[in-house]
Amino acid sequence: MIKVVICGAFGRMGTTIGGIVTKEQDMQLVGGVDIKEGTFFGVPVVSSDNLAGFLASVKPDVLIDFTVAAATVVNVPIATKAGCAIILGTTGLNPAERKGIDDAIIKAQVPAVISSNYSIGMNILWTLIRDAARKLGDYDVELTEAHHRYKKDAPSGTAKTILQILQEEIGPREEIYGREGMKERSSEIGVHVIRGGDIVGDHAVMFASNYETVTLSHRAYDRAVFAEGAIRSTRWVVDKKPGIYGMKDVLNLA
Ligand SMILES: NC(=O)C1=CN([C@@H]2O[C@H](COP(=O)(O)OP(=O)(O)OC[C@H]3O[C@@H](n4cnc5c(N)ncnc54)[C@H](OP(=O)(O)O)[C@@H]3O)[C@@H](O)[C@H]2O)C=CC1
Ligand SMILES: O=C(O)C1=N[C@H](C(=O)O)C[C@H](O)C1
Repeated sequence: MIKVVICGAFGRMGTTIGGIVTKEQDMQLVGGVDIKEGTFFGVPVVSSDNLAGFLASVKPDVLIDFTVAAATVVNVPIATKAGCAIILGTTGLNPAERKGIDDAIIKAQVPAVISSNYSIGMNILWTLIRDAARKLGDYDVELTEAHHRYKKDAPSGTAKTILQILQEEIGPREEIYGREGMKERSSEIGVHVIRGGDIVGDHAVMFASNYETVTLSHRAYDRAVFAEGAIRSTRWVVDKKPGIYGMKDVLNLA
């Protein structure tokens, strides 16, 4: 039985993942972490202050984190010290925060999967974008993403991963975040962010030349798609050697 604790228990992703974990035959939801303490799916939810003691008592195999950067940098190192494998989905970490997380995972010698997007489709799209960028590197490139009104970080973690792929293949190019006023387009990547309503997650990359455009896009219809990917990663990570893995390892896309 894989014992799971979910960080961000009362959040959109936390509740979606919690609901799935409780239905999996080989998994046991043993607790949650959030700002307010309480219960979810009949198990205790503790705050960061009580996390170390809680982990020592329930001894989970995996901690799944979908919160905010400020919470991740506190909770994940506590969990790695307790020997938990980590599934990290939180986006919006700055480079120093991300390095702190990587260091904690390596120091504690635990396995971890870190991905800005746990959907299978997006992980496939990343490989298609890389291939298209290699072949259409002289086209103009524009990236758009749209999410629900409550999303705090912008651009999305997924958009940042796409930018990294584009920079690796056709960069270095200046990234222009929105446009206004008088300026001719040059060799750049345009990045455009929409926030509104309950949009689950849309991303598109357009390669444009004089006579054609090629657009590679992905639309998530339900958070279950990310949750299912996190569950798949949880099952995958438990018997892995210490180290930092991505969804491409889980899906064997490397
Ligand atoms: N990698 C992927 O595939 C995906 C990643 N994400 C990312 O996951 C993260 C969460 O998204 P979402 O579920 O929509 O966000 P929510 O705001 O719905 O959930 C986050 C939860 O974490 C809680 N929280 C805040 N601070 C702490 C803390 N110190 N300790 C424990 N819990 C805390 C929040 O409480 P409160 O509301 O009171 O602040 C909230 O309940 C985001 O970074 C998002 O970008 C989302 C979907 C897919
Ligand atoms: O906050 C969200 O909702 C999402 N966040 C992730 C991101 O920032 O890329 C993944 C997905 O797009 C949903």
